[in-house]
Amino acid sequence: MISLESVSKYFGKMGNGNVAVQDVSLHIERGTIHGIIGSSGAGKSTLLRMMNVLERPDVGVVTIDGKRLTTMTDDQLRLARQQIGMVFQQFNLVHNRTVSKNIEIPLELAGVPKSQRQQRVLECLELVGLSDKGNDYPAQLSGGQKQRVGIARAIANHPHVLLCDEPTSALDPKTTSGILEVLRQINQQLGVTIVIVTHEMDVVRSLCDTVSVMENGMITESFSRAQDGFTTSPAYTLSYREQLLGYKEEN
Ligand SMILES: Nc1ncnc2c1ncn2[C@@H]1O[C@H](COP(=O)(O)OP(=O)(O)OP(=O)(O)O)[C@@H](O)[C@H]1O
Repeated sequence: MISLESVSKYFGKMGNGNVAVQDVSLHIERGTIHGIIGSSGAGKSTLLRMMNVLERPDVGVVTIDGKRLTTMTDDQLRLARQQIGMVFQQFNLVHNRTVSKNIEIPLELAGVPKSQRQQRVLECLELVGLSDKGNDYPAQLSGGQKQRVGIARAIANHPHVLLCDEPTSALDPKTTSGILEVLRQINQQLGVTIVIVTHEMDVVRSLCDTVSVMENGMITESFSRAQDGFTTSPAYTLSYREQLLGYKEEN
């Protein structure tokens, strides 16, 4: 479904030690939720943004749904990105447009006729539990509600893939669990493949089927819920491996 083959990204001159992502290969199965976790500066966001070529890899190949994004022209990429929604930490809403008008933006860009746009906006509002907020402006909403609008906008064009960059990092734990529930629902009901960058182990444990741990621009470890199981130990002093697999292995 999503395939990265030996992708690297350098900022500034190549080979001067300023590598953000180095020689990463990753395959994410259709319909799964994949987490990318790691400390600040590990390269998580850069890796995510290479999946829809918002960051163009300096080296390597990105394929989604069998389409090779890395060799596409800008016009081809714009079309391909309609199948890849994106959710941001700071929501990135347009403040002088209502909630409904925010959700309508990707539909306008995709050339969907106005009558169909309104119907789709209502569906998306319902999906994220904001049916009564369509006429509000972003400033009238809580953080969790703003992120629900961000998610509604990201799924408006029926994408196959949803890329989420720290979607809950600006939110408190209770609001976070509501947002994770919305993402889970989108995955289970609509079959959307989700990739989520986070530094919160609880997000991985509650949501993800598989997870990659990043360090210094590389994937250092990978885990799968089916094979490894994830524990619920909130022992934040432990390594990612210890947090996910528990003490058992160590003792
Ligand atoms: N546009 C850019 N120009 C220069 N360097 C960049 C740029 N974007 C990222 N970097 C560098 O690349 C490395 C990886 O950054 P990235 O944002 O991908 O990490 P991250 O794991 O997502 O970190 P965080 O959790 O803090 O967001 C960092 O050293 C960062 O400073």
